[in-house]
Amino acid sequence: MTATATPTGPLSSPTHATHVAHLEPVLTARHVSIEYEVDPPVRAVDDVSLTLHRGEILGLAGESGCGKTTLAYGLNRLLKPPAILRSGEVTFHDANGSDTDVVSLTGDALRAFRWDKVSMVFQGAMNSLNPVISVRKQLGDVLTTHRPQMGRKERDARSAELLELVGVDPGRLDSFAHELSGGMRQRVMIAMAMALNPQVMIMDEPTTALDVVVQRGILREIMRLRERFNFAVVFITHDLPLLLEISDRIAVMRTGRIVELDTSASIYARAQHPYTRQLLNSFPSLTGDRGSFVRTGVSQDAPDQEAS
Ligand SMILES: Nc1ncnc2c1ncn2[C@@H]1O[C@H](COP(=O)(O)OP(=O)(O)OP(=O)(O)O)[C@@H](O)[C@H]1O
Repeated sequence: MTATATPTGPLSSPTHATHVAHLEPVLTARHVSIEYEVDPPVRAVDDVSLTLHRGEILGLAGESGCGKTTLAYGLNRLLKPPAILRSGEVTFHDANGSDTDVVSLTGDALRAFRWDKVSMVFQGAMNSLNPVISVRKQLGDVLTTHRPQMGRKERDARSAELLELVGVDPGRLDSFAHELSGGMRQRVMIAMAMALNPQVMIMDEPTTALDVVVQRGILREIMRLRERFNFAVVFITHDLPLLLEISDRIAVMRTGRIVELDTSASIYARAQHPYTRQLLNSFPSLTGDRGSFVRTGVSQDAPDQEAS
């Protein structure tokens, strides 16, 4: 499979072209426009083209209301009325060599695609664990639905393994949401999203509601897991400095369009679009060792610091 050139539109540097030249695409969006059919209609995503590459972390930045979540839902076929995909193509390039036209998927094929190939950690996910069902049952349900051939023992073993992967003591399998801290709940949601070994994970503001120490622990975990399993991540947040730390590339979105798409290094060193520069300047400080803090993972804020 050959890498598709990033289409014209957003500002990019020559470094970006070199960076993506040899990468393999895993998800491609072409000219995607999404509207909310309200009166008057809201064009939340306007002619967006984007290529996500295998194993990369692509940050999607932009202020509240610019269309990040709507685009993410469009990529994963999660749009519900009044949202409608007006035009465009979304193609998933499976590691097995086949391409899937995501827009035309229906029924079982769509359900399988959603958690198996592309999974999502939703905005406010840590509050979306079912309060009356144990962690074991919630992880087990994903496996029962998508891997019906798995026996109970195997499901339990996989659930314990998943918790371990995200830094939660498997002893927590029988806990309920209210017995877990916010950070632990968020880690469980990430475990759920990883349950079927997806090739893409879309994370919508996964750490926004958490305090900085817990947030950092989770970000490092995501980066480690990505290294290990080579899934690609679309990481959505309004926090551009945070994206500079964790992303390989960043797409800056404004009023439904991607205005700049570049490597994090280029955006940090010489953002081209005035809006990107405005976003960078709207955060208090980009100096200090915040970047190396997450990337090196030297300081170990163990998940147990998040105990409830
Ligand atoms: N159900 C809806 N009906 C009408 N308009 C909507 C609906 N949901 C979102 N919108 C509009 O679509 C645009 C994009 O919203 P979206 O939630 O995708 O932005 P966002 O960048 O993810 O914002 P946030 O960070 O606040 O979640 C906004 O103008 C929003 O008001």
